[in-house]
Amino acid sequence: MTDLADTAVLPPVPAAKPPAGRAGALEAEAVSAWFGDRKVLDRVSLAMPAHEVTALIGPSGCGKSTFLRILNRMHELIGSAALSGRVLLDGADIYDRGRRITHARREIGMVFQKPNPFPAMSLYENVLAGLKLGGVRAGRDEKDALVEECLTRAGLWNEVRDRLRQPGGALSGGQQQRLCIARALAVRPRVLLMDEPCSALDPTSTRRVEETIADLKSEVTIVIVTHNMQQAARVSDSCAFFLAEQGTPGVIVEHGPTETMFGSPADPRTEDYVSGRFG
Ligand SMILES: Nc1ncnc2c1ncn2[C@@H]1O[C@H](COP(=O)(O)OP(=O)(O)OP(=O)(O)O)[C@@H](O)[C@H]1O
Repeated sequence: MTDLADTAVLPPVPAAKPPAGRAGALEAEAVSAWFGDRKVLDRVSLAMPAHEVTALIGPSGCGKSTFLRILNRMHELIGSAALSGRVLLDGADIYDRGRRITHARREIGMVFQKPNPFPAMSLYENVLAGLKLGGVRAGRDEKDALVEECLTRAGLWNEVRDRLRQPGGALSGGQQQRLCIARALAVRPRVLLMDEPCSALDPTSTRRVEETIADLKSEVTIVIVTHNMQQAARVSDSCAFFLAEQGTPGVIVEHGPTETMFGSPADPRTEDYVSGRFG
C-alpha cells in the first residue's frame, strides 16, 4: 500500500542532452492489485530489461492497463485502488516510502491510448509542458534546442518545424500522438509506458509511431500494451501474455522473447491467443 497524498508536480530536471544508455531496467516483483475488494492482478512478476521493448498482451479485462499504471504509480490515484509487491527501477523500489511519487513519474513516463495534447497550447509549449509544471526555468536557446531534439526523437520535427506556434489541436491524430511522445521525452524519462498508443490511429500513423518506438529504444526502455498481435510482433523484443480466467485475477501465463511467444509458445493458451483463436 502506498501513501496517496503526493502531488503531481514534476521536480526540476536538467535541460541538457541525456547521457547515452540512460534507459532503466524495470522489474515487477509479485505485484497484486485490487479495486475495492476485487483482486484484479495476482502476484505478477516481470523483468523489463533496459533498451528493450516489452509488449503486454492478453484479452480485454485481464489487467494489462492496471499493471502498466502500477509501473509509474498511477494506479494509486484511483480512490478504491490498492496494491502489493515491488516495482524496481534499476534495483530501487519506486514505492519505497522515502521516494517521491513525482520522481517515479518523471523517470517513468506514460503515453495514453488517446492522444492528449493541450489543444489550445502551441506545439512548442506542448513539448515543454512537463518542464513548466516542474517549475524548470530555461533560456530561450535551451528551450529551442530541447523542443527540436524531442520532436526529432519522436519523429515529428520535419513535419512541424515550420509551424511550432500552431496549436497542438491542429495536428492529425498520428501527429498528436507523436507530439505526446515528444512531451513525455522532454522530462528525460528512463522508461516510457505506452497504453495502446496506436489504437486511435490510421495505419499510416500507426506505422510512423511504430518507427518512432524502434528509434527510441536506444535511449529509453519501452513497455507497451497492445491488442494488435501484428504490432506486438513488429515492435517488441519480448512479450508477456496476461490472462484472467473465469473471474480469477489476472496473471502472466507466459513471457519470453517475442519470436518464441509467436513461433513456439510453451503454453497452449498463449498459442490460442496469439493465433487469434480467442480474445
Ligand atoms: N477504475 C476502476 N475501478 C474498478 N475496476 C476497474 C477499474 N479499472 C479497471 N478495473 C477492472 O480491473 C480489471 C482489469 O482492467 P484493465 O483495464 O487493467 O484490463 P486490460 O487488460 O487493460 O483491459 P483492456 O484490454 O480492455 O484495456 C477489469 O476487470 C476492470 O473491469
